Amino acid sequence: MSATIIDGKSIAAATQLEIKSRVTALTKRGIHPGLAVILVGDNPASHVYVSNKVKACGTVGMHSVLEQYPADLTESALLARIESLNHDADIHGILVQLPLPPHINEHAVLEAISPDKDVDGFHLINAGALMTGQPRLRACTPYGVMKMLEYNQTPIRGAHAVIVGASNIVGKPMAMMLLQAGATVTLCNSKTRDLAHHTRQADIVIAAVGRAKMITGDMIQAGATVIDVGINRDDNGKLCGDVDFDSVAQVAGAISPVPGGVGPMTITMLLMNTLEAAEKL
Ligand SMILES: Nc1nc(=O)c2c([nH]1)NC[C@@H]1CN(c3ccc(C(=O)N[C@@H](CCC(=O)O)C(=O)O)cc3)C=[N+]21
Repeated sequence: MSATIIDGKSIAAATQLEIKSRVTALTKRGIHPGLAVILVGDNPASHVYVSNKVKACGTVGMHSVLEQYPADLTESALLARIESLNHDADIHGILVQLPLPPHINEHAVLEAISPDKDVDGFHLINAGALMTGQPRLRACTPYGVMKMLEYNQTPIRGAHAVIVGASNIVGKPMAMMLLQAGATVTLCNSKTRDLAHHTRQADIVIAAVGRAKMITGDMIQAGATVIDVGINRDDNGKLCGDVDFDSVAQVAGAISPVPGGVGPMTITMLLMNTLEAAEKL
Protein backbone atom coordinates (compact mmCIF):
# COMPACT_ATOMS: atom_id res chain seq x y z
CA MET A 1 0.00 0.00 0.00
CA SER A 2 1.33 3.42 -0.95
CA ALA A 3 -1.52 5.85 -0.40
CA THR A 4 -1.72 8.39 2.42
CA ILE A 5 -4.79 7.82 4.59
CA ILE A 6 -7.04 10.85 4.89
CA ASP A 7 -8.19 10.35 8.45
CA GLY A 8 -11.67 11.87 8.74
CA LYS A 9 -11.84 11.09 12.41
CA SER A 10 -8.81 13.17 13.33
CA ILE A 11 -9.74 16.01 10.96
CA ALA A 12 -13.20 15.96 12.56
CA ALA A 13 -11.66 16.15 16.04
CA ALA A 14 -9.45 19.10 15.06
CA THR A 15 -12.36 20.91 13.41
CA GLN A 16 -14.57 20.28 16.44
CA LEU A 17 -11.96 21.94 18.68
CA GLU A 18 -12.18 25.06 16.51
CA ILE A 19 -15.99 24.91 16.61
CA LYS A 20 -15.94 24.49 20.37
CA SER A 21 -13.93 27.65 20.95
CA ARG A 22 -16.24 29.64 18.67
CA VAL A 23 -19.27 28.21 20.52
CA THR A 24 -17.71 29.31 23.82
CA ALA A 25 -17.10 32.82 22.49
CA LEU A 26 -20.66 33.10 21.19
CA THR A 27 -22.13 31.75 24.43
CA LYS A 28 -20.24 34.45 26.36
CA ARG A 29 -22.06 37.02 24.24
CA GLY A 30 -25.36 35.47 25.27
CA ILE A 31 -26.07 33.29 22.23
CA HIS A 32 -26.00 29.55 22.89
CA PRO A 33 -26.09 27.72 19.54
CA GLY A 34 -28.84 25.11 19.45
CA LEU A 35 -29.75 22.29 17.03
CA ALA A 36 -33.12 20.54 16.74
CA VAL A 37 -33.07 17.07 15.20
CA ILE A 38 -36.35 15.51 14.11
CA LEU A 39 -36.64 11.81 13.53
CA VAL A 40 -39.85 10.30 12.16
CA GLY A 41 -40.31 6.54 12.36
CA ASP A 42 -37.96 3.83 13.52
CA ASN A 43 -35.32 3.21 10.87
CA PRO A 44 -32.53 1.62 13.00
CA ALA A 45 -29.69 3.24 11.01
CA SER A 46 -31.33 6.66 11.42
CA HIS A 47 -31.43 6.13 15.19
CA VAL A 48 -27.67 5.57 15.27
CA TYR A 49 -26.89 8.61 13.08
CA VAL A 50 -29.23 10.89 14.96
CA SER A 51 -27.86 9.97 18.37
CA ASN A 52 -24.31 10.52 17.03
CA LYS A 53 -25.32 14.01 15.92
CA VAL A 54 -26.82 14.85 19.31
CA LYS A 55 -23.73 13.47 21.07
CA ALA A 56 -21.47 15.61 18.87
CA CYS A 57 -23.42 18.72 19.89
CA GLY A 58 -22.49 17.99 23.50
CA THR A 59 -18.80 17.62 22.56
CA VAL A 60 -18.65 21.18 21.22
CA GLY A 61 -20.87 22.66 23.94
CA MET A 62 -23.96 23.16 21.81
CA HIS A 63 -27.53 22.84 22.95
CA SER A 64 -29.54 20.15 21.16
CA VAL A 65 -33.01 18.68 21.22
CA LEU A 66 -33.97 15.36 19.70
CA GLU A 67 -37.62 14.98 18.77
CA GLN A 68 -38.82 11.51 17.87
CA TYR A 69 -42.19 10.87 16.27
CA PRO A 70 -44.00 7.68 15.27
CA ALA A 71 -43.96 6.63 11.59
CA ASP A 72 -47.64 7.60 11.19
CA LEU A 73 -47.05 11.27 12.03
CA THR A 74 -49.00 13.32 9.49
CA GLU A 75 -47.26 15.65 7.10
CA SER A 76 -49.24 18.62 8.38
CA ALA A 77 -48.25 17.87 11.97
CA LEU A 78 -44.60 17.75 10.92
CA LEU A 79 -44.91 21.02 8.98
CA ALA A 80 -46.52 22.67 11.99
CA ARG A 81 -43.69 21.49 14.24
CA ILE A 82 -41.10 22.87 11.80
CA GLU A 83 -42.93 26.20 11.65
CA SER A 84 -42.78 26.48 15.41
CA LEU A 85 -39.03 25.68 15.44
CA ASN A 86 -38.52 28.31 12.73
CA HIS A 87 -39.69 30.87 15.32
CA ASP A 88 -37.92 29.33 18.34
CA ALA A 89 -35.17 31.75 19.42
CA ASP A 90 -33.19 28.97 21.18
CA ILE A 91 -32.89 26.93 17.97
CA HIS A 92 -30.44 27.96 15.24
CA GLY A 93 -30.42 24.78 13.21
CA ILE A 94 -33.18 22.34 12.21
CA LEU A 95 -32.45 18.92 10.78
CA VAL A 96 -35.15 16.50 9.65
CA GLN A 97 -33.51 13.12 9.30
CA LEU A 98 -34.00 11.46 5.91
CA PRO A 99 -35.49 9.22 4.65
CA LEU A 100 -39.00 10.15 5.75
CA PRO A 101 -41.94 7.70 5.69
CA PRO A 102 -43.43 7.46 2.16
CA HIS A 103 -46.65 9.34 2.98
CA ILE A 104 -44.67 12.52 3.74
CA ASN A 105 -43.52 14.73 0.86
CA GLU A 106 -39.82 15.24 1.42
CA HIS A 107 -39.59 18.36 -0.75
CA ALA A 108 -42.44 20.04 1.10
CA VAL A 109 -40.71 19.36 4.41
CA LEU A 110 -37.28 20.60 3.28
CA GLU A 111 -38.77 23.80 1.85
CA ALA A 112 -40.68 24.43 5.10
CA ILE A 113 -37.45 24.83 7.08
CA SER A 114 -36.33 28.44 7.27
CA PRO A 115 -33.32 28.79 4.92
CA ASP A 116 -31.48 30.53 7.79
CA LYS A 117 -31.89 27.42 9.96
CA ASP A 118 -31.43 24.85 7.20
CA VAL A 119 -28.20 23.33 8.53
CA ASP A 120 -28.45 20.45 6.04
CA GLY A 121 -28.19 22.98 3.21
CA PHE A 122 -31.00 21.19 1.35
CA HIS A 123 -33.42 24.13 0.94
CA LEU A 124 -33.83 25.46 -2.62
CA ILE A 125 -32.49 28.86 -1.49
CA ASN A 126 -29.30 27.32 -0.11
CA ALA A 127 -28.85 24.98 -3.08
CA GLY A 128 -29.37 27.92 -5.44
CA ALA A 129 -27.01 30.15 -3.48
CA LEU A 130 -24.27 27.53 -3.81
CA MET A 131 -24.98 27.11 -7.50
CA THR A 132 -24.67 30.83 -8.22
CA GLY A 133 -21.45 31.17 -6.24
CA GLN A 134 -22.81 32.94 -3.16
CA PRO A 135 -22.84 30.03 -0.71
CA ARG A 136 -24.82 30.34 2.52
CA LEU A 137 -25.49 27.14 4.46
CA ARG A 138 -23.82 24.31 2.54
CA ALA A 139 -24.68 20.61 2.37
CA CYS A 140 -22.68 18.93 5.14
CA THR A 141 -21.19 15.96 3.31
CA PRO A 142 -19.60 17.81 0.37
CA TYR A 143 -18.60 20.63 2.74
CA GLY A 144 -16.80 18.01 4.85
CA VAL A 145 -15.12 16.56 1.76
CA MET A 146 -13.77 20.03 0.91
CA LYS A 147 -12.26 20.22 4.42
CA MET A 148 -10.67 16.80 3.96
CA LEU A 149 -9.09 17.88 0.66
CA GLU A 150 -7.86 21.06 2.32
CA TYR A 151 -6.27 19.13 5.22
CA ASN A 152 -4.65 16.74 2.75
CA GLN A 153 -3.40 19.76 0.76
CA THR A 154 -4.82 18.26 -2.41
CA PRO A 155 -4.46 20.87 -5.17
CA ILE A 156 -7.92 21.74 -6.53
CA ARG A 157 -7.40 24.72 -8.84
CA GLY A 158 -7.02 23.38 -12.37
CA ALA A 159 -7.32 19.77 -11.23
CA HIS A 160 -9.73 17.34 -12.84
CA ALA A 161 -12.30 16.10 -10.32
CA VAL A 162 -14.57 13.20 -11.24
CA ILE A 163 -17.64 12.69 -9.07
CA VAL A 164 -19.46 9.39 -9.31
CA GLY A 165 -23.10 9.88 -8.28
CA ALA A 166 -25.25 12.95 -8.98
CA SER A 167 -27.57 13.11 -5.96
CA ASN A 168 -28.98 16.37 -4.61
CA ILE A 169 -27.39 15.79 -1.22
CA VAL A 170 -23.87 14.84 -2.32
CA GLY A 171 -22.95 14.72 -6.02
CA LYS A 172 -24.52 17.95 -7.26
CA PRO A 173 -23.44 20.23 -4.39
CA MET A 174 -20.01 18.56 -4.47
CA ALA A 175 -19.69 19.50 -8.14
CA MET A 176 -20.55 23.13 -7.35
CA MET A 177 -18.04 23.37 -4.49
CA LEU A 178 -15.21 21.86 -6.53
CA LEU A 179 -16.09 24.04 -9.52
CA GLN A 180 -16.04 27.12 -7.32
CA ALA A 181 -12.61 26.08 -6.04
CA GLY A 182 -11.34 25.99 -9.62
CA ALA A 183 -11.53 22.31 -10.54
CA THR A 184 -12.64 20.97 -13.89
CA VAL A 185 -15.57 18.80 -12.87
CA THR A 186 -17.01 15.66 -14.44
CA LEU A 187 -20.27 14.56 -12.82
CA CYS A 188 -21.01 10.92 -13.63
CA ASN A 189 -24.35 9.22 -13.07
CA SER A 190 -25.91 5.80 -13.38
CA LYS A 191 -26.18 6.17 -17.18
CA THR A 192 -22.56 7.15 -17.74
CA ARG A 193 -20.97 5.02 -20.45
CA ASP A 194 -17.54 3.57 -19.61
CA LEU A 195 -17.26 4.99 -16.10
CA ALA A 196 -13.64 3.81 -15.75
CA HIS A 197 -12.66 5.91 -18.78
CA HIS A 198 -13.65 9.01 -16.78
CA THR A 199 -12.34 8.02 -13.36
CA ARG A 200 -8.94 7.09 -14.84
CA GLN A 201 -8.44 10.69 -15.93
CA ALA A 202 -9.19 12.14 -12.52
CA ASP A 203 -6.78 13.85 -10.15
CA ILE A 204 -9.58 13.69 -7.58
CA VAL A 205 -12.27 10.97 -7.43
CA ILE A 206 -15.33 11.40 -5.23
CA ALA A 207 -17.30 8.15 -4.92
CA ALA A 208 -20.92 8.74 -3.93
CA VAL A 209 -23.01 6.04 -5.57
CA GLY A 210 -24.06 3.73 -2.77
CA ARG A 211 -22.68 0.49 -4.25
CA ALA A 212 -20.25 -1.46 -2.13
CA LYS A 213 -16.63 -1.46 -3.37
CA MET A 214 -17.53 -0.60 -6.98
CA ILE A 215 -14.53 1.71 -7.53
CA THR A 216 -11.53 -0.54 -8.00
CA GLY A 217 -7.79 0.09 -8.37
CA ASP A 218 -7.81 -0.34 -12.16
CA MET A 219 -10.18 2.67 -12.39
CA ILE A 220 -7.76 5.06 -10.65
CA GLN A 221 -4.86 7.13 -11.99
CA ALA A 222 -1.58 6.71 -10.10
CA GLY A 223 -1.32 9.32 -7.34
CA ALA A 224 -4.95 10.45 -7.45
CA THR A 225 -6.82 11.52 -4.31
CA VAL A 226 -9.85 9.30 -3.66
CA ILE A 227 -12.65 10.28 -1.27
CA ASP A 228 -15.19 7.61 -0.38
CA VAL A 229 -18.64 8.94 0.50
CA GLY A 230 -20.40 5.56 0.38
CA ILE A 231 -21.79 3.77 3.41
CA ASN A 232 -22.73 0.17 2.61
CA ARG A 233 -22.61 -3.27 4.14
CA ASP A 234 -20.47 -5.91 2.45
CA ASP A 235 -21.43 -9.59 2.09
CA ASN A 236 -20.33 -10.22 5.67
CA GLY A 237 -22.43 -7.33 6.99
CA LYS A 238 -19.34 -5.20 7.61
CA LEU A 239 -19.51 -1.43 7.01
CA CYS A 240 -17.76 -0.47 3.76
CA GLY A 241 -17.64 2.32 1.24
CA ASP A 242 -18.10 2.61 -2.53
CA VAL A 243 -14.35 2.20 -2.94
CA ASP A 244 -12.53 -1.12 -2.92
CA PHE A 245 -10.02 0.16 -0.38
CA ASP A 246 -7.38 -2.56 -0.75
CA SER A 247 -6.94 -2.30 -4.53
CA VAL A 248 -7.33 1.49 -4.72
CA ALA A 249 -4.82 2.11 -1.92
CA GLN A 250 -2.17 0.42 -4.14
CA VAL A 251 -2.41 3.15 -6.79
CA ALA A 252 -3.93 6.25 -5.20
CA GLY A 253 -1.85 9.05 -3.67
CA ALA A 254 -4.36 9.52 -0.87
CA ILE A 255 -7.56 7.76 0.16
CA SER A 256 -10.23 8.20 2.81
CA PRO A 257 -11.43 5.09 4.65
CA VAL A 258 -14.95 3.93 5.62
CA PRO A 259 -15.67 4.05 8.48
CA GLY A 260 -13.58 6.92 9.85
CA GLY A 261 -13.60 9.09 6.72
CA VAL A 262 -16.42 11.23 5.39
CA GLY A 263 -18.99 10.14 8.04
CA PRO A 264 -17.41 11.93 11.01
CA MET A 265 -16.83 14.99 8.80
CA THR A 266 -20.52 15.11 7.81
CA ILE A 267 -21.48 15.36 11.46
CA THR A 268 -18.79 17.95 12.12
CA MET A 269 -19.95 20.20 9.29
CA LEU A 270 -23.48 19.98 10.64
CA LEU A 271 -22.10 21.49 13.85
CA MET A 272 -20.19 24.08 11.79
CA ASN A 273 -23.39 25.04 9.97
CA THR A 274 -25.30 25.35 13.24
CA LEU A 275 -22.52 27.56 14.60
CA GLU A 276 -22.51 29.68 11.42
CA ALA A 277 -26.30 30.02 11.58
CA ALA A 278 -26.06 31.21 15.20
CA GLU A 279 -23.15 33.58 14.44
CA LYS A 280 -25.17 35.19 11.63
CA LEU A 281 -27.78 36.38 14.12
N1 LIG B 1 -31.34 15.22 6.93
C1 LIG B 1 -30.32 14.36 6.89
N2 LIG B 1 -29.05 14.83 6.97
C2 LIG B 1 -27.99 13.97 6.94
O1 LIG B 1 -26.82 14.41 7.02
C3 LIG B 1 -28.25 12.56 6.83
C4 LIG B 1 -29.59 12.13 6.74
N3 LIG B 1 -30.59 13.05 6.76
N4 LIG B 1 -29.88 10.82 6.61
C5 LIG B 1 -28.86 9.80 6.61
C6 LIG B 1 -27.52 10.32 6.15
C7 LIG B 1 -26.34 9.47 6.59
N5 LIG B 1 -25.51 10.34 7.41
C8 LIG B 1 -24.38 9.91 8.09
C9 LIG B 1 -23.63 10.71 8.91
C10 LIG B 1 -22.52 10.25 9.61
C11 LIG B 1 -22.13 8.93 9.50
C12 LIG B 1 -20.97 8.42 10.27
O2 LIG B 1 -20.42 9.08 11.13
N6 LIG B 1 -20.50 7.18 10.01
C13 LIG B 1 -19.40 6.55 10.72
C14 LIG B 1 -19.76 5.12 11.06
C15 LIG B 1 -21.06 4.98 11.80
C16 LIG B 1 -21.50 3.52 11.95
O3 LIG B 1 -20.78 2.77 12.60
O4 LIG B 1 -22.56 3.17 11.39
C17 LIG B 1 -18.17 6.55 9.85
O5 LIG B 1 -18.30 6.62 8.62
O6 LIG B 1 -17.07 6.46 10.39
C18 LIG B 1 -22.84 8.12 8.67
C19 LIG B 1 -23.94 8.60 7.95
C20 LIG B 1 -26.11 11.56 7.51
N7 LIG B 1 -27.24 11.61 6.80
